[in-house]
Amino acid sequence: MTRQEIIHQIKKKKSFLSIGLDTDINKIPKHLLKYKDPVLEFNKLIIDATSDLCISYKINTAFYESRGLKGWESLVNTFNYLPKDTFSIADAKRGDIGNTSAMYAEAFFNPKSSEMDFDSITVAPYMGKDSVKPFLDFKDKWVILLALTSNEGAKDFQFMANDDAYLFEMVIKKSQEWANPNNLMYVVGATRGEAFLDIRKIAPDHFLLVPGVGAQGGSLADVCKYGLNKDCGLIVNSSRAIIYASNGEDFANAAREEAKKVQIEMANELKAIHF
Ligand SMILES: O=c1ccn([C@@H]2O[C@H](COP(=O)(O)O)[C@@H](O)[C@H]2O)c(=O)[nH]1
Repeated sequence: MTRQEIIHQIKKKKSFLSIGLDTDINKIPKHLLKYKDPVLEFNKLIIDATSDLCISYKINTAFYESRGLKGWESLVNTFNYLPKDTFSIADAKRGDIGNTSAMYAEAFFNPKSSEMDFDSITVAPYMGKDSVKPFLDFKDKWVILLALTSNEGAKDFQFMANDDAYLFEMVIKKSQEWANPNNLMYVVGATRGEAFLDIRKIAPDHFLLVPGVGAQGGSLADVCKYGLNKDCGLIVNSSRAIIYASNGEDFANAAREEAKKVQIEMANELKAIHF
């Protein structure tokens, strides 16, 4: 999906919400366990109930990989159920020496090898240019580079500094030598509201993938105040707060209600940039 298509979907749906399909088989409603693939069944019902309210689905691959072959099947079948007008994110946090990264890229970007054709993948920047480039070599695909993450441990390395900049700022500046706002986004946690101001000084045009609203308590209002740009420039993800809004038979409706609340807040924020 191109940048223009993402912007078009944001305008059409008045939403920049990504719903995280972090589907844990131990947390889904018990009545689904009778199905051959309970995780797939859960995901399908969540997707059916929410696809008009969000522009993206983020699949955190850990929840699938942890279940071995069955989990991988749920992953492939969930990917193939995603509506084509939504931006698909493989939240796999990959990155390795070049030839290995190339294999990771095949796994998520080449449907002939893997039956999956995600629009984007999250990548860890630690190993540098040659670890990121194999993902960028795929036409019309996006790398979403970890920059300033939402977790407590972000402080351990990401706020280390030299005289000029924090490490996460160096990641943002350096990576702009490898790619551009049409194929590169950054992960910035919603728990870092105030940091968006400085990040926008060095990445004014890039889309930011923002996890951390909902269960982690990040503020959507702060993220918007400091992070919105003229093209919106934000894809804000919420996983647990939406998909586990209820653990009863009404779970899909409850997920819709939660997603609707976020979408209404987003529609309001979008008025500020005349979307
Ligand atoms: O900095 C980061 C990077 C990734 N994540 C991922 O986003 C979702 C958040 O889930 P919630 O349930 O909405 O908290 C999850 O897949 C994380 O692995 C993040 O939270 N922070």
